[in-house]
Amino acid sequence: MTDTLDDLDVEGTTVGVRVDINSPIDDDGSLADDARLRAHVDTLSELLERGGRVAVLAHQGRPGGDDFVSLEPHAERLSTLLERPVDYVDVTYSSGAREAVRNLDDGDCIVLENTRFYSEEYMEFDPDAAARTHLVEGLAPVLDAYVNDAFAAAHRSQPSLVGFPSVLPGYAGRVMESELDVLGSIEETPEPRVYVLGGAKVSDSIDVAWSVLEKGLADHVLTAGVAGNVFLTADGVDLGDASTDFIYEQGYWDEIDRAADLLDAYGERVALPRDVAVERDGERHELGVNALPPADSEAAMDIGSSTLSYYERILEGAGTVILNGPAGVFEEAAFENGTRELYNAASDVDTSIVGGGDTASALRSLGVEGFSHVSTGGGAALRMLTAEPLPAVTALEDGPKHQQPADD
Ligand SMILES: Nc1ncnc2c1ncn2[C@@H]1O[C@H](COP(=O)(O)OP(=O)(O)OP(=O)(O)O)[C@@H](O)[C@H]1O
Ligand SMILES: O=C(O)[C@H](O)COP(=O)(O)O
Repeated sequence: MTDTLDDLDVEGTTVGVRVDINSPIDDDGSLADDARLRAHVDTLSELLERGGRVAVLAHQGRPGGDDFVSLEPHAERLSTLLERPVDYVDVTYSSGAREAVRNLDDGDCIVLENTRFYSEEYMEFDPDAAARTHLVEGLAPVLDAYVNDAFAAAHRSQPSLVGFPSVLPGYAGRVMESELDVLGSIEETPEPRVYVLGGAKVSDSIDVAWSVLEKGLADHVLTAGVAGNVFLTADGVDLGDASTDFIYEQGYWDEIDRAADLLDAYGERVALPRDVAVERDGERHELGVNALPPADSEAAMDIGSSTLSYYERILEGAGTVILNGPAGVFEEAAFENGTRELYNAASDVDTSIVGGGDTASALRSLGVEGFSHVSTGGGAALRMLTAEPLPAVTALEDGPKHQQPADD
């Protein structure tokens, strides 16, 4: 178990708070969506109201990406959400950053610059090595405590996630605490347990499917999205050139063999789509798998209605459903039906848990509600849902193993 904010004597304490506010960015560099910032408001407000001195640490994007930008807009938005001034500091661990942290008063909040502007932060380290990085050696001397609220990044073993808790007392923030509560007890959720794996990250879906089937966590795995198309292909269905080329282009050809092996080993627990939707004459048109391949170059863009009825029957008997990834190209009106109806059916299951960035945005845009838990994490949630440890959580649990670096 990790300590939480309930265990931290906050007043007058200078706290480094790692959040995950990695967000979609518009062409002009502004925030396109602030859902992840909103998620951390409770943790930050609580720390500030209890008299903490808060230095926020976070990453945005990956080097080379269009969304690899400064955290200045994030600081501005946090200031609005927290209803108090939040200063942006354009450095992360240099003497200027230390100075800004030393100048904090009780109830003050600053946002330090994107941790990934420093190359160390997109490399993976074990906690001992992470404790010796420039980021941790530079900033830890002016912090009294470290709070990790960045559940969505907890599957990364990067210095801001595993280095600070190696040298400072570490605590889980409120987002981290609630994610760990729900996702950490997956083995105790009611059975039968159904995993719905859709979306486009086929390798991740197949990893999860193997893991939950091998461990006996899943009674059924329902496949949809690109993952469903890969499983159909592995089962010998010819989806036609468009879908097959797409699988090639995405580099998922090897996944067809892995999916076939999984069907050999656990086929009776893996459900495949019975029909798919394609675009014909500008409209949605459904084809049973026996009618495949489709004419011309029609791609399978969604699951069809007989798949939905089949999956809905399985979900009716479920005690727990865990979903990741949309069932089709929900961004196009003609192909949103599978995602909307499948997720609607899943929301009626007693315990319904959803993970994934695009999944959460699909649910918002389709107006589907009523889940027991919508996780802030994609990759991190998936890893927990297979009952695998997360490096950042392990580092918090292990506690400090090294001396706090000295202030200059
Ligand atoms: N049949 C399909 N053909 C092509 N793309 C599809 C199909 N079904 C779903 N998709 C696409 O999958 C994308 C989302 O997949 P993804 O695996 O990234 O989900 P996610 O919820 O964001 O998970 P994570 O947070 O782990 O990334 C959407 O953009 C959607 O259009
Ligand atoms: O968006 C995410 O999944 C997290 O912020 C982690 O980002 P990363 O995949 O770039 O490490």
